[in-house]
Amino acid sequence: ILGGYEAKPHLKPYMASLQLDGQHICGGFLIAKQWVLSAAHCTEETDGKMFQVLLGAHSLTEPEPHKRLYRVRAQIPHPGSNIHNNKDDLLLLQLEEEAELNAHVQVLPVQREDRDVAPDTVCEVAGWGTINHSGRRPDKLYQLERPVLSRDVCNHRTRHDHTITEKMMCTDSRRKDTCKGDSGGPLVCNGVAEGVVTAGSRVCGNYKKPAIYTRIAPYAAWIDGVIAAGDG
Ligand SMILES: CC(C)CC(=O)Nc1cccc(-c2cccc(CN)c2)c1
Repeated sequence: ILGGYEAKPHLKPYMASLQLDGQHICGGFLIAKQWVLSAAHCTEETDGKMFQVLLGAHSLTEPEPHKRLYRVRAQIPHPGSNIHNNKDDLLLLQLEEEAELNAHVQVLPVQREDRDVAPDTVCEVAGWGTINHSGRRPDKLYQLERPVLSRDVCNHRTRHDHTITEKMMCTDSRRKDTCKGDSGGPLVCNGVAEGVVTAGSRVCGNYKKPAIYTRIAPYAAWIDGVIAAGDG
């Protein structure tokens, strides 16, 4: 998160850190007791290894009540996701057991109505992604409020040049932006998850490259189908 600030501890009890060998790789968030939603591109550099999911955390390293690392039973990328573009950039992770819900671990409701969030709506995004242009990685969760950018502006030739589909949305990226390691985290508008951070053009803080999110509502049926099948 560039240009943001340290979140109040445990006010985002749905936040997850996807880790490999104890290192934070991507964000994610709890959408059901045994399920975390994140971004498919986060598996690009995992070399087939399974993530572990840290829930209930504010600091990545300090001991905290209710902080717990979960093993993952299954990682299910959306079938349309690929490394060449940002399409269908979603990843469902089934935890090896149901998360224990408490003050620091809670499920975040996701948007199911497929209607664009109005431009200029102020939403919030959080993550343990890099906090400066030197790539400094924070120990604590950071957050940022950002206004939604209309798809027309985001698709302008000088911005993302017509690559933003109706299953994506954008926020302004002038100085304050998402960055490496924030992928997979939720864009929360009025307490509901509307989008999932995607890396897009993998630049940060440049107003010519607005932040891109996979909208969740268009994928509600896919998510429900995977959870129903996975829960057996
Ligand atoms: C395996 C993955 C972690 C590789 C990866 O995603 N790299 C990477 C590098 C630079 C910027 C970003 C990035 C993320 C989220 C939002 C944005 C754009 N605001 C950029 C992402």
